Amino acid sequence: MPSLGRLHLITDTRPGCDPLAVLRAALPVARAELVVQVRVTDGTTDRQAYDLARRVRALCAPYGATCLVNDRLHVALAVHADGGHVGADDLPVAAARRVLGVDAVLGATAREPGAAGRAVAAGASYLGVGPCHRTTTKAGLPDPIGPAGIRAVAEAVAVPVIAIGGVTVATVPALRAAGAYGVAVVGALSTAADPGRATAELIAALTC
Ligand SMILES: Cc1ncc(COP(=O)(O)OP(=O)(O)O)c(N)n1
Ligand SMILES: Cc1nc(C(=O)O)sc1CCOP(=O)(O)O
Ligand SMILES: [Mg+2]
Repeated sequence: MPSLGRLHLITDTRPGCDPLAVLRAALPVARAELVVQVRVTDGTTDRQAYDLARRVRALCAPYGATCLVNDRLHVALAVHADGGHVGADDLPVAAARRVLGVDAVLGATAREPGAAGRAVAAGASYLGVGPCHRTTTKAGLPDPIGPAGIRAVAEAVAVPVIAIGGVTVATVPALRAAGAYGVAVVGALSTAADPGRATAELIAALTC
């Protein structure tokens, strides 16, 4: 399995957003360091999710970027994505691993060391850990865990920890110092005035 990219771009499909435009700006900058997670709103049909994921995968391929699908693993399989990401309301990690197969990239959400260890034992190849900071992108999240929460998980597992939730270029150094391998962002790229430049800044902060 190739090494995991450090910058995870999660598609922003809220009204008024153009996730493919953001992706087109990010790809030439981040290239194989980019992991794109296709995440759609609950009201999105499977057909719409499939169409988006198929386009994302096609855009990623020439750059060696990784394409994952959030929650809907049948869509991941249908578009030949590199893998998927699951959380507490999705298929259990072991079931997701059976669906995707041994070679797939499989991310799992874990907010504390106990859950992190169980997810890795069940077959997760990386962990999404957060929310690190306050975010307006997703409602209903627990309180932020900050760099200390990232450190607690990173010290407990041997797979890459991807910090998520309110991540900006300014917060990357402290998250890396706490043991994060990479970060996952929605707003830091989808609301950027210049997503290509924002990608370059995040990549510089993640690879220096
Ligand atoms: C990298 C990464 N980390 C965490 C999540 C959150 O997944 P989940 O808890 O299943 O919530 P939804 O994204 O499905 O609303 C993620 N998507 N990516
Ligand atoms: C989809 C998601 N999951 C989170 C979690 O903590 O599980 S935080 C989050 C949204 C991240 O968006 P932004 O980068 O704009 O804060
Ligand atoms: Mg989920």
